[in-house]
Amino acid sequence: MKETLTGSWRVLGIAWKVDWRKTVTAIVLMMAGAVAAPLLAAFLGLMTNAVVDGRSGDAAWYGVTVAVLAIVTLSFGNFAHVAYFELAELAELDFVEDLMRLSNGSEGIEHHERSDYADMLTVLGPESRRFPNALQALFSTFGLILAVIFTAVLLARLNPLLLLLPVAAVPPLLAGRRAEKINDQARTDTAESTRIALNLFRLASSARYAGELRVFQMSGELRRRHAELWAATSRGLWRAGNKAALVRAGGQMVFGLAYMGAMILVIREAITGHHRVGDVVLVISLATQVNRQVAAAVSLLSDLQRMAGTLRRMDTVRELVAVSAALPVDRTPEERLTRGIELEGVDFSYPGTDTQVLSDVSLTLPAGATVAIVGENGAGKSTLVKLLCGLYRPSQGRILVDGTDLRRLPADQWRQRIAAGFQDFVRYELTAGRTVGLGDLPHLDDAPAVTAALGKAHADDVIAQLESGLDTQLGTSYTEGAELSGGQWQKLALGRALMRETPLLLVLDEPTSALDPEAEHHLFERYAAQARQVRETTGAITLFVSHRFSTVRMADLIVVVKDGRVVETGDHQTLIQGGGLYAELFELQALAYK
Ligand SMILES: Nc1ncnc2c1ncn2[C@@H]1O[C@H](COP(=O)(O)OP(=O)(O)OP(=O)(O)O)[C@@H](O)[C@H]1O
Repeated sequence: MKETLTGSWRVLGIAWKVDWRKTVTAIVLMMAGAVAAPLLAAFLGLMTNAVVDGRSGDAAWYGVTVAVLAIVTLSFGNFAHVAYFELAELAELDFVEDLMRLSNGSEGIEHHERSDYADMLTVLGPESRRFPNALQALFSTFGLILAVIFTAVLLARLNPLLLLLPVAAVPPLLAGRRAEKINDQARTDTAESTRIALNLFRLASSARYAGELRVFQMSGELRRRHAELWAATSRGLWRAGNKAALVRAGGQMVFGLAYMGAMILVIREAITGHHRVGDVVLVISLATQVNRQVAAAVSLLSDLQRMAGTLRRMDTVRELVAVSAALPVDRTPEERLTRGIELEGVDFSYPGTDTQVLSDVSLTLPAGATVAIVGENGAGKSTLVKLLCGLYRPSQGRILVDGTDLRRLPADQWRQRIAAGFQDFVRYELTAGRTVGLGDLPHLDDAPAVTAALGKAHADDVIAQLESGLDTQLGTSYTEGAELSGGQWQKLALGRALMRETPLLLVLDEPTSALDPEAEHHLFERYAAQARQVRETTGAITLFVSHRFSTVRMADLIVVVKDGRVVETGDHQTLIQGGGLYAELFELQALAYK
């Protein structure tokens, strides 16, 4: 009950924050509409007695009042609906934005590894659309409380025993609460199968994967798995739904018996002359209303309880996303690097796993150097890059930027000084210019800056082939959108990575894997030359991951990673002379190209 109450209070707070005037209007209208119903019953009783007594003037006035109250009962709810519906839309937007902020605006990305986080999101997405129900429930509850008080007073005046009628409304309420708990648990229990089924649906309906799915003839298998998971979800929800319905019916039965008792009591008292006909009409009318009030309360309570559950899940998401600061965040990145970046005894395991992906990595990336990381698939190269970008924190050890622990730099300020091109880059379906300009948001629409970045990335040819150049809309989501090849998308992503002009760290994690080796070689040749030129001004470190040794050999420093450990460091010449893993891998690739 406490959760429902605090949840309701928070829903009210959200509505107030969104638009307090509309909140007040909706509450007043709902309360007026709700109070009009028991008043209508009272005037109906008075009118009946006036008719029986032959007081035609009074009867007419009571009749007019009954009509006005009927109009108020029927119409005020509709006006309130207009007010809270708009509120609900705004509240939903507020909620969804909060969710997006939590999911993508947080410091690290550890939470994306957690299945419990993914399950929460699966439930929260659709639940955010229940704001209209929650607000309607909340505002109706205010009206309902008033209506119940009025009804109780009217009943007590006739016979205090009739007060048992509203009391009998408690079991259905409790049953309704229990039923909603059963449904809520079922939603949590089925979240994983729902999430996987939704992923399979996305896989099966995405244009990007259509070719591979056809070749491997996976469509039937995907459908089978999707159907199996969906059936499991439906079975879980259906069973819970049935159980909840039985619990609710039990509660309603108690009220039904009380309703019957009240009727018998009043009719007997009318027959023995203790009450008048108008009183019987009043009780019949009020009892029907109490019945409706009970049904409404059960559904209102379940809506409020459901929204309280949604807000609780949101709090859990907030906790999962929060990174507890081990050190005070009290430094800012320097304008230029003088010493460089040092890793001291860094260990790392991905959240929720026991496997150590990086072990005791100690390394110095000197300011101004071009550094290549090489190693076999799964060696830990990308993980190292992600740690340097501050996307994850080391489990042990530390990363120092010019002697300052990376954890002491505000994440957003550090990212501002990073430029990056990732292996799994995003295909932003914007205009070609903006797809590149995104790399430095203040210069999103700065055509000369975008053109310069494209030049550095050797990607001018992609733009030249597009009908409207930088203004060409990209992506198949748009009717007129141009679709690019994998390599063309990658070139634009590389241009995006080169938008920031004064980064302290430029990370290129296989951003050229879709380019041919020669193109990659030329690109890095140019890039390394440029990096050497600008190193004097910012001391920027260029860090790249590549499997192509023709590119790697150009680096000032080559770091060889094996099974999460740094096994060799040095320049090409030193490593070849050392005759270790690097020399072996280099030889293998050279042989393959002969
Ligand atoms: N998000 C993740 N959650 C759990 N384990 C992960 C995750 N990403 C990578 N790993 C594991 O960490 C190890 C290192 O992965 P990483 O991507 O750093 O390798 P890599 O050297 O960049 O490989 P590649 O050359 O194939 O890109 C692998 O064993 C991989 O299975």
